[in-house]
Amino acid sequence: MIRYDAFSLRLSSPLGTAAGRIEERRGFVVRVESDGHRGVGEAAPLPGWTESYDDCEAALSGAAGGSGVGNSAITDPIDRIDGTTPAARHGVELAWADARAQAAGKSLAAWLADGSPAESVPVNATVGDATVEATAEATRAAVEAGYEAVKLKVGAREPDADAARLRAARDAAGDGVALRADANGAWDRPTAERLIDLAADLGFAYVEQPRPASDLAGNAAVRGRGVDIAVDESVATAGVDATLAADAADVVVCKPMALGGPVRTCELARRASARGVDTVVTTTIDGVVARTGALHVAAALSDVRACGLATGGRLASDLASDPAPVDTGRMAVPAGPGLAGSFDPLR
Ligand SMILES: O=C(O)CCC(=O)c1ccccc1C(=O)O
Ligand SMILES: [Mg+2]
Repeated sequence: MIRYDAFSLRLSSPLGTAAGRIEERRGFVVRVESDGHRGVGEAAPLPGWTESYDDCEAALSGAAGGSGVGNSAITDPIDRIDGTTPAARHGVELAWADARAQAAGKSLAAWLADGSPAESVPVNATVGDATVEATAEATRAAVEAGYEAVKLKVGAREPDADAARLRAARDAAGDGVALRADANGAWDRPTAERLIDLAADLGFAYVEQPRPASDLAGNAAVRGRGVDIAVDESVATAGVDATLAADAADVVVCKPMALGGPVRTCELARRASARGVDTVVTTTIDGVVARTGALHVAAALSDVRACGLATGGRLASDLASDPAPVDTGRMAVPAGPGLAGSFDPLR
């Protein structure tokens, strides 16, 4: 049995990026029943990253029409959703994995992990595009709240302005904090080189997607300048294998919503680890079901750096109460079976 119900969540704190402002998230809560266990998932398409809302709904409708979710293997319904609709696949795969982990009496993280999962995951604060002063203020507030990693969205304004923001963030954060800058593919080669060199001087931990997603060689070419390069859009569009083959990154950013689900994300992240490439797991500013799923994925993996999961605070309202609020820059993984959120009233 698969059911899906539409939702729409407004952001109280919209996220400004080089690729536009995210102000609202629409999607579907997905419910499956497998061997008497009720699993919950979430399909929240984000155009530019996944299929459109309409294509997501069509894929869910196709999956729901079939015979039901299998028991020990990913069967029919999930397989009927192809790689062109990763958010729909994520919703069904997450719900199925939640039910199977419950059946195994394990947390989703333990069910996904090779060995013992982490009990908590360090997370970064996310600072959207903003003025120099507002960037410094948001960075200071994040450090005061206990975050040891802060990611700045860059690439939406002139390079000089972003350069001033990088400096202001380092001044506000002090030395011990891991700073990151995410250009969402907006920079041309000279701008990328200039701002990457500045980020290296300022001791940033990495620069994310400096060059466009499809330009794997362009991202590879700006590695080795004294700061790590992470890719995100490249992983979502070209795939992990092509990214690794092109030596395009020191770090791969994995968004379960854009990669088609928690199981698939773990497989891809392990392939990166095997090549010595670290992983960061992030949301696409998801509701609580997908956010909690991404937390379990992060906890199941080794070689993860602070993850981009601290995004629930941007939502004006959520699908259900949060089983894993951020505390002092970390999120504790709920320990009960499956996703382990009561997610009242969703289950
Ligand atoms: O990684 C984070 O800190 C939060 C997630 C985030 O930045 C994001 C959210 C939605 C869409 C794209 C992105 C991105 O990392 O580029
Ligand atoms: Mg990114």
